[in-house]
Amino acid sequence: MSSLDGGLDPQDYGLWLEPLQPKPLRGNRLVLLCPNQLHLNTVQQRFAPLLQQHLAELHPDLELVLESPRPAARRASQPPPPAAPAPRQMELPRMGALQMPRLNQRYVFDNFVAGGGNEFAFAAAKALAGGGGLFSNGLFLVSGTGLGKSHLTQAVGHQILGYMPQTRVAYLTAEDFTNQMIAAIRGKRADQFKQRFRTGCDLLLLEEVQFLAGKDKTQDELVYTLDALADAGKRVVFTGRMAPAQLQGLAPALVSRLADSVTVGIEPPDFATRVRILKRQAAQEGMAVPPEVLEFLSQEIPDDVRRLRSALVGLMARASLTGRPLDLGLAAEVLGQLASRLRRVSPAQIRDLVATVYGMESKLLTGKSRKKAVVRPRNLAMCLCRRHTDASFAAIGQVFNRNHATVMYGVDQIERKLEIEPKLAAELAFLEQRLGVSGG
Ligand SMILES: Nc1ncnc2c1ncn2[C@@H]1O[C@H](COP(=O)(O)OP(=O)(O)OP(=O)(O)O)[C@@H](O)[C@H]1O
Repeated sequence: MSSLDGGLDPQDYGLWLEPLQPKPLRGNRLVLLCPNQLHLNTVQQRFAPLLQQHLAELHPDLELVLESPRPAARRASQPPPPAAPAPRQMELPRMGALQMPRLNQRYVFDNFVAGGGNEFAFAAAKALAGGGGLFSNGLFLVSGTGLGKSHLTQAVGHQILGYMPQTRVAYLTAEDFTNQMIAAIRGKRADQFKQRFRTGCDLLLLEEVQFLAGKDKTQDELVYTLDALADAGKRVVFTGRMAPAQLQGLAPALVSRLADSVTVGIEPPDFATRVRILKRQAAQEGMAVPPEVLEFLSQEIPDDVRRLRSALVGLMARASLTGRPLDLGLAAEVLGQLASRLRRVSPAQIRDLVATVYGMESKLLTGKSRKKAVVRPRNLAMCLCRRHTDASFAAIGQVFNRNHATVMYGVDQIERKLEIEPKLAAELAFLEQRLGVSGG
């Protein structure tokens, strides 16, 4: 487990991964024991793919299983249960098992709270799944991070599988599609790959289409695939950070196929909807959370449902592990650090500091230059604004003289490259240190 430390937010590592206890190996099953059910749910939702990937790299032959402790022993006066209870465990899908779509069981329509900001997307996804009212076989969901694109996409898959279990569903990201295509070509299985998507699939759920930018061969293959699916009347859901026409680096042929779908944006949910999301979550975890705490969290975290939900999970865990009451005091304490950090620097300060560090004038960052030597610091600065201020993409855009979609794209470019370019990560860390916001 310690080999994961350093790659993760230290708070996340300490709170969620450090407490996991490996049990003695049973065959090829590596069982990690979580302290309680709440912990299990969180690790399953947030960290399972990372753990799986890590294990697959170190020990590809091992299967990962997460467990929480067995229910507490009954009192002597109670009759024994009919059979020894099976440990409550969630089997994780094996790496590389591609036959069944790997859908998150929680991502169903019933668990999605529809309201101001996401109502239309919810209705459109339901219409596509239910087969009526969308007037198209394709849906393209567009939003920033953590607003429900994956949830709604997978809900379409669940619903269709619910009434047509034989449906062949392909659920994957554009990156997976690209990697699978490359592997198939290398392994001389290109025809198999083509058939799998063109004729072997009834429902295609393709996430993060922006990844295809500049990947001409993959785009060509996807165009053929989409034509074959359209001819056969199959349904398709795409997700992306921007609408098809705004995505840079896509061939006109692909943009035109994507634009055949109904494009729907998901905006951050309004305050009342955020409170309802938290209320539902608390009820599902069986925790009584005072309304003022739910309102406080909803006020503090307005534009990312993933962060909103994980703040509540963090609070519930802290209360249940420390025995402290789950009240406004605890909530303010947990969020206080974050909030003060968010308000300490402004986008303009970040822009000017980055310009100074790179030895250029700020107006170069706000100007038209597309030279690499300017684009990189500009994107880094926009990424820092996103991470360390609460400014929206549009507000950051004003500071850099760019529109909201360009900022989104620039930030996305950096976030993607960070994982594969240690030099870039070091540059970002250095800038954070200069800004006085490192460690968060
Ligand atoms: N309206 C909602 N009701 C309930 N849960 C929601 C809602 N919107 C988002 N969520 C939850 O927020 C989390 C993030 O959602 P999801 O992963 O679908 O976002 P996303 O837009 O795909 O993000 P990303 O672009 O970062 O992949 C999930 O746990 C999801 O269930």
